[in-house]
Amino acid sequence: MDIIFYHPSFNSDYWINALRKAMPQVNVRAWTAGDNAPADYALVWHPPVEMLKGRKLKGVFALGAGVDAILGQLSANPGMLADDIPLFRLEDTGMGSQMQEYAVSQVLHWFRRFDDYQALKQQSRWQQLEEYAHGDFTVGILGAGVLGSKVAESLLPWGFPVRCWSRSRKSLPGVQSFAGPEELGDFLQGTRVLINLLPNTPETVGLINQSLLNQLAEHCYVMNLARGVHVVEADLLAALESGKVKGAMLDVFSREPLPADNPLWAHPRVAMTPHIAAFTRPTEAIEFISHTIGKLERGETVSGRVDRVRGY
Ligand SMILES: NC(=O)C1=CN([C@@H]2O[C@H](COP(=O)(O)OP(=O)(O)OC[C@H]3O[C@@H](n4cnc5c(N)ncnc54)[C@H](O)[C@@H]3O)[C@@H](O)[C@H]2O)C=CC1
Ligand SMILES: O=C(O)C(=O)CO
Repeated sequence: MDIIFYHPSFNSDYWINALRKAMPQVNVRAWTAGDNAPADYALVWHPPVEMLKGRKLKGVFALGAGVDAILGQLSANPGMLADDIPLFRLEDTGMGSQMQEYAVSQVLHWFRRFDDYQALKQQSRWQQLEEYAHGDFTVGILGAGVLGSKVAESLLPWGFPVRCWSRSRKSLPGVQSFAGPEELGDFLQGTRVLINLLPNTPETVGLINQSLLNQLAEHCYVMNLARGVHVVEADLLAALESGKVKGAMLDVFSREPLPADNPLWAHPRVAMTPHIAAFTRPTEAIEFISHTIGKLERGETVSGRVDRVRGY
């Protein structure tokens, strides 16, 4: 069996060696321009069109959780990947615990009013503020898939009411589940901290806009861990200005790197990180990929297959 590998920024030698160790019976090679030799599987992130075009592969693995970029490439380049070649993505592979750390630390930061105390410190003011109550700090998670469910689970032990919104109803112990567009309004009402973990699809682009923000609790907080295109930045800035949104923590942006003149940089109540909420971890990713390939080869059912029509 032959596997080709391409990632624009990962250390290919490291990955190839680790893949060979995990699957000693497989020939793994880094794909380079002009390589048209046959392969069974391709492991990719932002692959050049020519790497996949015309290949008869058994499967393609995206080296991340989100497949918006590769699906965008496929629709812009008809014939890049035949419709019957399955596309897989990474499910959790260590990203779940990274998302949990990110979300829990930031929710606690807001809940303990460290943002307010930081602002008081700037004015050299010693002032004790009233405590927030857990019951007034409902956390709502948009997208209750692999990562959203893990984030929901991690917030429960802290005593926050936790709810989620997804396409279909979920049964996560202790988490109130809302489903579909008809229940979005009820989900938003009373949500104090909104965490976004939706995939980027035509249905979710621009979802976090003025109308959605208006339905959240007063003095709410917004955390975007999914994709920048979900948030209408001008609407978020307006909601910050009006005080409806008290603070935002953003990991992803509609343009990355975020241009230097973007007003989010300078906003005192916006914190940000450069798309680092969850990294692809080689050991866990390779374990998932080798396990999935093993099952595919044995004709067994696997998870992680992307629905190319649905978009995630
Ligand atoms: N900032 C970062 O470093 C990272 C960001 N991500 C982002 O996180 C996203 C989520 O990842 P996973 O949890 O693995 O995805 P997933 O596919 O397991 O979960 C997606 C969830 O969104 C829901 N959903 C999708 N479309 C919907 C709609 N129209 N209405 C209501 N609910 C809808 C689904 O029902 C599901 O619950 C990825 O697509 C990626 O964009 C992933 C990894 C790292
Ligand atoms: O895996 C993903 O989708 C990511 O965004 C990683 O940065």
